[in-house]
Amino acid sequence: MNVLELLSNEERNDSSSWTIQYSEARGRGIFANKDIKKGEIIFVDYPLLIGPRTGSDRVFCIICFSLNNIRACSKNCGLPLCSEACENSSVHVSECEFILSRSKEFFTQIRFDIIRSLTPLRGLLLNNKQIQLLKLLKSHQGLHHGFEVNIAKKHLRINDDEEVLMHSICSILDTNTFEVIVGEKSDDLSVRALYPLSSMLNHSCTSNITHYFDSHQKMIIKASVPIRKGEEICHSYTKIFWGTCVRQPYLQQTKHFSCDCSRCQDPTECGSNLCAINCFNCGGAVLPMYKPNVSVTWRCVSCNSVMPAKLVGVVLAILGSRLNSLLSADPIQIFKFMKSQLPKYAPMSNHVAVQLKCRLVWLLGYQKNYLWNDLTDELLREKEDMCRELLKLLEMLRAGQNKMRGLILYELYCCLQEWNRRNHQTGEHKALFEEAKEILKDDVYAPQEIKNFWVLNGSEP
Ligand SMILES: C[S@@+](CC[C@H](N)C(=O)[O-])C[C@H]1O[C@@H](n2cnc3c(N)ncnc32)[C@H](O)[C@@H]1O
Repeated sequence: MNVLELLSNEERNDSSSWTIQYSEARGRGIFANKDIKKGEIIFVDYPLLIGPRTGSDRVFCIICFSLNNIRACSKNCGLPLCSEACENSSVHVSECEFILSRSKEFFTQIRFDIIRSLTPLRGLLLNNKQIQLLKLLKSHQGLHHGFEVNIAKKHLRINDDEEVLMHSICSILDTNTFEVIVGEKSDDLSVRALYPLSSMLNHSCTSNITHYFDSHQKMIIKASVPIRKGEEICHSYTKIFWGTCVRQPYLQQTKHFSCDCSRCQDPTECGSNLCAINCFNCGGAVLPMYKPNVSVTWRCVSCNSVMPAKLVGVVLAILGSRLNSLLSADPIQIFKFMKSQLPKYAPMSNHVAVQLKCRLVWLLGYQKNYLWNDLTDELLREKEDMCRELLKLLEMLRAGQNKMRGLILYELYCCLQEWNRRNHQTGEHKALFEEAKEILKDDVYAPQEIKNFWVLNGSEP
């Protein structure tokens, strides 16, 4: 049996535009059977298994993912729910019965350790056909896969067969899982899910597709650029603005392969210089030279000197930790870091600066004290400039019509609307909205103004 044979007719889609093929280097992958146009839907996919992420630290209903009216399950399984309807849903009744029949204690309060091990526990409760399908998906061995099993075993009696199956489910989840945005954009709530067809998609750092979800967690895969017949259809397992120095270790540690795509082999990453750090010799840009199976060398493009690995490690660690703390900081703190500290270590092309710019674009106009009315002309200009820079960068990275482009186009449109409101005339904003609307059509994560447009025009978000 292969994956397609185990899917229902609806789940299998009309597969005339693609086929699953095998290669020695990458295993199974999806290839175009015909030329596919930019924006064309390639297939839709339904979740086989969905639930909280391992690091989940938000309290939300584990059935409908609502953030409102949350309370612990009245049967004392420790899981958060929002209503009687969710408590009585068939999915919850079976997981609740399982937890209660195996628990070593009563969970009268919401328990994060039960929430964090819920997704693989749900895997144990799949029917035979679903387990058969799940076991066809790729997984990798590694000590860091399956720590949820130990969390579950602390509180629940899990027998040996279940333990083996749960380990295997965790490894399959780690290799194939998709992050699913389930709330509104402002909530940023996400869960993880396994999609059987999309699990056949191999990775490229220059992906040719974009994906989005509807309100029922159905995933839609669309071409972000024209795809030629015979070309592999690839998804990016990493974030588009991560530099190679972040993508490579992430892919090696979590997905167990080294990417050899053209972006990874080009130290400048299509001229973006996302990994550039300052040369301590001459102040030029030091870039990483990745070659498959050879350790990376960081070399200055101006004076050609090699920067010692230890020094590179220190700079990357400083930048990485500042990025992590600043992602939840106030815009003023982010600007301060970008203007006074970052230039000591890296040029503004560095992916840390890019990710912080992205964060500022999401905050300015929406965060308390930084609402559109609160923004000074200077801050509004900064946001507009950052949107334009990020759009240019996406073009450099050949991202095509991907979701990030749609979201940034919309933010640029909002800046221009705001300039208009302040009596500065701008001409192009309608076209920006039209393009954003087209890219984000039917995406549950789209800004409300775009969703309102679909509702007014009879399309179901
Ligand atoms: C989600 S699966 C993709 C489908 C997989 N090839 C299969 O046969 O089921 C992810 C795994 O595929 C392999 N893979 C994906 N992209 C790759 C790439 N660009 N180069 C090498 N291996 C890749 C890795 O083993 C990775 O952990």
